[in-house]
Amino acid sequence: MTSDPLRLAGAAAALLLWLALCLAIAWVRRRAARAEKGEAGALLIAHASQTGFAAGIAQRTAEALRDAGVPVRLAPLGKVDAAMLGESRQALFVVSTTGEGDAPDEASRFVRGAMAAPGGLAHLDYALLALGDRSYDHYCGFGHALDHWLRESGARPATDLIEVDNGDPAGLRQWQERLRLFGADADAADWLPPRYGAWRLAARTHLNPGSPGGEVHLIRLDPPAGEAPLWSAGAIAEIYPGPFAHAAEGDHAHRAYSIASLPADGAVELVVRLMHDPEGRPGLGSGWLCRTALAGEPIALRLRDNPAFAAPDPDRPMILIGNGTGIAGLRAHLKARPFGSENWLIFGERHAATDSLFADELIHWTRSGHLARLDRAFSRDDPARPYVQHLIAHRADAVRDWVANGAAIYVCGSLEGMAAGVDAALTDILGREALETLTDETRYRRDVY
Ligand SMILES: Cc1cc2nc3c(=O)[nH]c(=O)nc-3n(C[C@H](O)[C@H](O)[C@H](O)COP(=O)(O)O)c2cc1C
Repeated sequence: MTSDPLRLAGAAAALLLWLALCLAIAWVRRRAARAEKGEAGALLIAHASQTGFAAGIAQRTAEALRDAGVPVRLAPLGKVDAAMLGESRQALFVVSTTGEGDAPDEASRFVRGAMAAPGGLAHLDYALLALGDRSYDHYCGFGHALDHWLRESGARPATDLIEVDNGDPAGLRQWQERLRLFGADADAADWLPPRYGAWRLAARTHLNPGSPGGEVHLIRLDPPAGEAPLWSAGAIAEIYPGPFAHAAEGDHAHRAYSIASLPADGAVELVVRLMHDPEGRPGLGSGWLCRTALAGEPIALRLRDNPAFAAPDPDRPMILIGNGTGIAGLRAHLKARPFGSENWLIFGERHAATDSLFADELIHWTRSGHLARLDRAFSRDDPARPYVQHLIAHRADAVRDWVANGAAIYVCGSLEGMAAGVDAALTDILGREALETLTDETRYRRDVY
C-alpha cells in the first residue's frame, strides 16, 4: 500500500472515471435494449423474403445500424401490425417479389391486413429496398405495391425506392449509402456478397436415363479442402456457372439450387435438370453442372440459408409435396427429420419406369416407417394425367386429419402448374382462411421456382 497522497488521489480519480464509464455504458445499453423492445421507438426493419435473400440483406441492414448505436427492431413483414407501425417513427422495408409480381408468403398477413386500406402513417419516415429480377414481367412488383401503399397512407419516403436486379451489387451499395440517412456510419465498408468457395465436382449421376423429359442429374460437390461447412435443410447453394477463376468478376450471374443433402452426407448434393434455350443450347447454369464441368473441377459455390423454408418443429407431422427436381429440398428435410417423426411425401413426375427419382431411398424410408405415407403421381402413365394436386384432392380426409394434428405443409418444385395447383387443392380442402392461418404460423411453406 502506498501512503503517497498524490498517488492515492490519482488512484481514486481513475476508479471514479472507470465507474463513470461503466455507468455510461450500462445506460447506453439499457436505452438501446429498451428502444429495441419498442418502448422508445426503435427503428423498424421489416423484411419480406421468399428464398432468403431479402432476409439476409435486412439482417445486414440491422447490423450496420446497431454498429452505429441505432436501436433497431427486425421483423418479417407478416409480424408487423398497425400498433408496431404506430409506435415507429422510422422504418426500413427490404422486400422481394415472387410468383408473378406477388408478395412473399411471409408478408401475406400484412398484405391482407394492414395493406387492405390506407393507414394513418403521417408520423413515419421510411426507405424501401425492392429486390427483383428484370426478366420477370412485374419487376419488383411487390416493392412498388408496398411503396404505393405507404405513400397513400401518408408515410414520407426519406429517399426514392431502390431496385436491385438479381442481387446487383451496385443497387445494394446505393442502399447501404442511404442508410446514413438513418444514422449508419458513413465510412462503413461496402457489403460484399459472401465469397465463393472452391468446391469440387465429385460425381454426376444421371437419374432418369430413358426419360422423354429433360435429363436430371444428381450433382455431388465436395467441400473445399480442409473445410466442413454447415447448413440446414432448406438451404440454397448459389453457383457461379463457369470456371472458378472467373467467379469473382461474374458475381451477378449466379444460379440458385435447393440443396438435397445435409452436412452429415459430407457433400452438397443438387438435383439439376438440364435446360435448353430456344435455340437448343444447354442453359448456362444447368449446362455447366450437367455437361461442361469436368469431374474434379473446382466449382464456385456459396451457401445461403433460407429461413422461409427452414425445418418445422420436430414434433410436428410434416406433409412434403413436390414435383421433378423439387424432390431436392424435400429430400434434405426428410433426411433431417428425427427418428420417430411423422412424414408424408406426395411427389409427381412423368413416368414410373424412368422418373422415379430416389426410388430406393423412398422405399427404404417407407419400410422403416420414416415415411408414414408415400404417394406418387406419374402423369404420363395414366390417361387421367394425375398430378400431385389430384392426389391431394383424393386424400382430402387424410390431409385434414394431418393438419388437425398440427402438420406443417412444405411445397418444393415448379411454380407454374404445381405450386398454384397445390395451393388451389389445399384451399378447397382446408378453406382459404385456414390456409392463410397456416401461412401466418409458418406451417405452410414454399420453395418454388
Ligand atoms: C418463383 C419466382 C418468382 C419470381 N417472380 C418475380 C417477379 O414477378 N418480379 C420480380 O421482379 N422478381 C421476381 N423474382 C425474383 C426475386 O424477386 C429475386 O430473385 C429476389 O432477389 C429474391 O429475394 P428473396 O430470396 O428474398 O425472396 C422471382 C423469383 C422466383 C424464384
